[in-house]
Amino acid sequence: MSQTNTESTPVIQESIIQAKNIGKQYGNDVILERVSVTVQEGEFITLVGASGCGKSTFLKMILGIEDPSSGDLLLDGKAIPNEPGPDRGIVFQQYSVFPHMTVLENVIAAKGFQKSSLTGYLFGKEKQQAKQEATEMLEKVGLSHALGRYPDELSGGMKQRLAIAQALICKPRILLLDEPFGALDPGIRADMHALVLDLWREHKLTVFMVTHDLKEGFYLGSRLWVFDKVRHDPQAPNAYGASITYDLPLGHAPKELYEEIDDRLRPVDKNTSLSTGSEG
Ligand SMILES: Nc1ncnc2c1ncn2[C@@H]1O[C@H](COP(=O)(O)OP(=O)(O)OP(=O)(O)O)[C@@H](O)[C@H]1O
Repeated sequence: MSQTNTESTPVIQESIIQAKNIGKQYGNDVILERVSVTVQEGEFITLVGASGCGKSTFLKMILGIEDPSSGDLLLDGKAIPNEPGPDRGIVFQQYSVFPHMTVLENVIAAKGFQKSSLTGYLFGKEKQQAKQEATEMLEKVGLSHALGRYPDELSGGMKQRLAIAQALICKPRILLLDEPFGALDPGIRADMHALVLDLWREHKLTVFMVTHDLKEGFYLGSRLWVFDKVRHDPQAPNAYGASITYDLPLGHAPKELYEEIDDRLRPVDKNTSLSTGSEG
């Protein structure tokens, strides 16, 4: 006779990123303070907040090109290495592709820099394999028709697709997106939203995405963070930094919350989108 085990074993989910009371200062300017969060693998975090409040700085700390001034930032429970690694890929708003290389060469080079960080060159079998992987990745991001084109022959949306392919060819676990669609037209942005959501699901990525568009943040994220200052000193505007003032699981977030956050962001950041609803 079979017996059912009614006692459930607790599943301890390892966090991929943990910030323990971190702060960041440049000289006397306090940018971030008291940031404490835990992120599980597979979350899609969107980061919003006023211009200059430290969102990009937070991404740079995860990438490993900036250190926290205080507190601990952990990747898989260990201090984040203070250099970028293949487990973390980034896409910026400004197109960051090599202008003298074709689309295909750009992605092969990104793979090459992962394998051989000095020259980026690959040879023989490795190069053949990289070419095949790059071709497949470019197909996934919808650029298979443009393998031989140079970046200045591409539209803004195509350049961002290329930058995403470059980031993903190294098979990162974490994808950092710093306002990647800020310069794109609304129609193209909608296509890019669909692409990013597909890639997030297919590659089981953990995504951190900075956006100035609250609507985009609500639509794409599984969780949304609002960066804002809790403490202000009018005599010394840089004496205190921003913290995460809202940490919302999305999907079931009520409309009132959207409006509340929109109201908070509006006076300081006029670029923030003011409309509600979802977008495909
Ligand atoms: N290397 C640096 N040295 C000194 N100050 C810096 C440095 N990098 C960033 N800052 C300052 O830190 C603050 C936060 O910058 P950050 O780019 O993180 O803001 P942000 O929230 O991403 O802004 P935006 O939304 O406009 O991109 C800004 O005041 C910026 O001038």
